[in-house]
Amino acid sequence: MDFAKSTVARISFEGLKPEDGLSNQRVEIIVFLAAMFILPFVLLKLMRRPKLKLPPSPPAYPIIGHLHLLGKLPHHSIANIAKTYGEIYSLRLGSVPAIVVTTPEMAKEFLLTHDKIWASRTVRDVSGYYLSYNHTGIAFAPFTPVWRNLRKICTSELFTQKRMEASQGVRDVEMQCMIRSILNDANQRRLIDLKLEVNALTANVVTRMVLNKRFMRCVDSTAEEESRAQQFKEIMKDHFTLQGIFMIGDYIPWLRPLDLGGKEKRMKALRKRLDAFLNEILDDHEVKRAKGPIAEEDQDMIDVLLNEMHQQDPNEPHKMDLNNIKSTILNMFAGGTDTATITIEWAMSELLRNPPIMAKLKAELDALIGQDRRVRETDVPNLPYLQAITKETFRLHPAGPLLVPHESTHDCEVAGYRIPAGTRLFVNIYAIGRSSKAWDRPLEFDPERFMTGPDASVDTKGKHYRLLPFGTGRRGCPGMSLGLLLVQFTLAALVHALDWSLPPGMDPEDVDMTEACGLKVPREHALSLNAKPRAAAQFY
Ligand code: HEM
Repeated sequence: MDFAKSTVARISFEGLKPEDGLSNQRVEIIVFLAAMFILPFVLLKLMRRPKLKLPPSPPAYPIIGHLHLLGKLPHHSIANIAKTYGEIYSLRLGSVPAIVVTTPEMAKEFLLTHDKIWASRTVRDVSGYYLSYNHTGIAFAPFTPVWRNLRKICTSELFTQKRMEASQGVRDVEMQCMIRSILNDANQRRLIDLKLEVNALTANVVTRMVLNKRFMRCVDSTAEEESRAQQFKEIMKDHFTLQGIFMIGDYIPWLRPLDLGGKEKRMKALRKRLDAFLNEILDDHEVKRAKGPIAEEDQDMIDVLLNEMHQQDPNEPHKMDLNNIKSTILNMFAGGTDTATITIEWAMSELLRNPPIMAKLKAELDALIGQDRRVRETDVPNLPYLQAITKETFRLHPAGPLLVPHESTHDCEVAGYRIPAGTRLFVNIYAIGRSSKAWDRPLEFDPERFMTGPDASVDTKGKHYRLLPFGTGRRGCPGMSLGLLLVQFTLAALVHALDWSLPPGMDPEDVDMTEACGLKVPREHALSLNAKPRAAAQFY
């Protein structure tokens, strides 16, 4: 080897005098000896370090792993498994590794201490591919710069206090529509299907905020508007059904080509209808944009997202595109309407099962508002018992009992275990809400707990790991303020304007509380009720 030409030689010899070379050599020898001394200690320490393992796990079957343990209501089944395997345990769902946590302390470890590692989502599920534009929308996108950008736009542009205040009129008008529609049925002595009514309200509020259109209860609409509304209702019904459906191919990928039950085929067909529908909406918005700048107060969420897309730096490597926008629109519909409707339905079920609580809420509303005007959104902060009822509903009936599953991007050490990258995380907020370690008399619906005593300071905003209906941290719900307001305002209006009762022959303890299955957990059976107008009903 020609030593003088080697890199090491160049570093050592170039520009140095002979005596510098000597002192350099001495330094190298000292470094070498020191390394020889230290290296064995480092190696020994590494070898002595306990090898971390996965959290405990129930016995698994080949191929399916623990899939058979999930049952019809996974949040119940995995809460039961926790009784044997503790607050953190691992599962293998087919080929998908998963971790389940069921205490506030563990929720904090994952969603606060190690939040960044667990802020991603899976990109393997078939429904996310077809129905969420290959996981490009805010709710199902993995933890990438594009998602971070979408999230930033959401918090700094879409869900600001200013925008919430500007859309107050929309919610007020829609609330009046809902109460009038209920009165219409009540006057004809028809039972009220609460879900139908509330769903029309929440869907109209969200679609008006997202794309400045209402699709439900279109009384004075043209034939074209009516047909679009009908199309929207059908598409969203299929979307909600198929998005939450269990797909065996998500867990055992070699079964995917068989498309058992033809679900993938249905998703493919729905994707086409969805795309055509969303393209029409986006085209309308582009035509409006082309006519000139739109005043800030007149911009809906799609206008804001299109502005952001058109104003991007062309050299930006992680640009937002039309798929990100379409997918995010769908996420807003799915995230915003169902969740609030489910919560309101559960709250009303509890109020009908507990007449003294209903009476106390009515008294609070009458004391603040009286019977000679309608409820306003701005009344909500002055109704502490209403807020306590909402918290108690979220505690016992979280709309998303396992949040939206997170996924890890790196290996993570938690509670003495080592969990590999690519693991799915289920935080069982349903089990936390019903845990006797976290709550006194956990199965009792008792809003008083949030009025006085140690739980009075607990809120739902993500700082109290005992109560996380909106999740928390990087992936926490960006629509929390809107969701909370929708639930509280609607409950207030329903109870203030109407007297509710169960159908003849049914007692409070007969109210069926069976849950339906899915990622979100609504009532299994419709809540059909009698309603009679109170004096304030005339103001709607
Ligand atoms: C009572 C009403 C609501 C409840 C209970 C609720 C609950 C949740 C939960 C549990 C998550 C998942 C958090 C996690 O993965 O850690 C979530 C995410 C999300 N929610 Fe909500 N939500 C509600 C209302 C809304 C509304 C009104 C909107 C918008 C119109 C909305 C939009 C979203 C979006 C876009 C995400 C995904 C965020 C992300 O992955 O970065 N939600 N919500």
